Amino acid sequence: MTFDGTWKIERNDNYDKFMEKMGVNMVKRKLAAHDNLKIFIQQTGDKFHVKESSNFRNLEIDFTLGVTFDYSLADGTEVSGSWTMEGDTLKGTFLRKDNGNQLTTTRIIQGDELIQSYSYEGVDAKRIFKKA
Ligand SMILES: CCCCCCCCCCCCCC(=O)O
Repeated sequence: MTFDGTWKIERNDNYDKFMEKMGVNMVKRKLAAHDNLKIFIQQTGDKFHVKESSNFRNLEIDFTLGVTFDYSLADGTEVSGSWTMEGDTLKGTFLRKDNGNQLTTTRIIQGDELIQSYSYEGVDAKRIFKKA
């Protein structure tokens, strides 16, 4: 389906400021800016299988649209939330387990790019991927 395939990080927009707002320290932010993130996405109906690989870790996760699941960010921050599909946009709403703050994220396809947007406490960022 639309999001299916392997997506390799191409560039970031305001990601450092976003991570800073998330409380990620400078050393980790510098490493995360060049994490070589690759995301493999396979959608079957309302179910998604996602494989994530980066300089930090490799993991696989399954989720169903509208169903809450737990997820650990690469810096160890634990969140809980779900993805929904609105039109052609995947919308994620997650709550941090440590402070209850909300992190929202979207995925859209624009041309040959997958654009993942993030928003946390008023700071927005984007990570832009191209097909690997
Ligand atoms: C400090 C780093 C912030 C990165 C924010 C990532 C937000 C991801 C939200 C949940 C992703 C669930 C799994 C997935 O679909 O890939």
